[in-house]
Amino acid sequence: MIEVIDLCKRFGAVKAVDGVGFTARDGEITGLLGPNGAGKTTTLRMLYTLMTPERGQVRVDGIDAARDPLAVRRRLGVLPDARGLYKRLTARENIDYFGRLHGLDGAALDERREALIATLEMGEFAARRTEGFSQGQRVKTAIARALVHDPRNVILDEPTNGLDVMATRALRRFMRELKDEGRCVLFSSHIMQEVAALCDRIVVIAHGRVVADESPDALRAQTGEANLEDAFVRLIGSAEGLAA
Ligand SMILES: Nc1ncnc2c1ncn2[C@@H]1O[C@H](COP(=O)(O)OP(=O)(O)OP(=O)(O)O)[C@@H](O)[C@H]1O
Repeated sequence: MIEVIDLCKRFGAVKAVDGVGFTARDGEITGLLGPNGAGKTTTLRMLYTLMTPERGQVRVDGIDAARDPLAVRRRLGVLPDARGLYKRLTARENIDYFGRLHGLDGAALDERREALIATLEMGEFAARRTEGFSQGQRVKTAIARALVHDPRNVILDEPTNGLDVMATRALRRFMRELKDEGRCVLFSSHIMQEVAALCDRIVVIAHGRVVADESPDALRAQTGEANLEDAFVRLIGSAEGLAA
């Protein structure tokens, strides 16, 4: 479980995150939805301890990220916005490198790596250096690397960015599997349809603030709109973020 309480972060005059709070529960997919520049990536960066909040608190499985960032990192699997693969290493080597950083080796690492390669259908390219990988191949490798230590909580920053329809569908299936395993899955997106298709809970963020935090059905009911698309437009005050 990930709990975020009153997070704030400024960059000069820009209030990127201005009092964001929400809870992402185990066995659920929570979507952080907002238009470009809303503050999603900045929120997630504070969550996975890459950036220090000016104010507020992050708790992962009850552990305060400011007090024990290492314990929090062990409980998190993160797909960051910059996928950040080592291009001279193969996909397998990228996964192994992270596995070793988490203290895995030998048969345990082999088993976990190969299970992820099978689930994410990476067999065809797992032995290739990641330099020159397509977007989909890069995302899959980065996700496998993020999950090698079997974390209970999974954070994905715009995971389907740049993926084609087939790759997007495969990734959505994979996220549902993570949820069915009882994990807490939190992902960001600026595409309303994507969030509506996947999420148990939608946290809508605009101008650094949470403007709604509901189930898709409750969001429709709350805004009095027949469909989510209209509800989203009303909440953020523009049609930005609606997929074509
Ligand atoms: N390192 C930084 N330095 C200065 N400004 C920043 C920095 N990071 C983010 N910002 C600003 O903070 C605001 C929120 O940015 P953020 O990247 O969190 O938005 P986002 O919701 O993830 O957007 P997108 O969907 O475009 O990725 C924007 O106005 C952005 O320009």
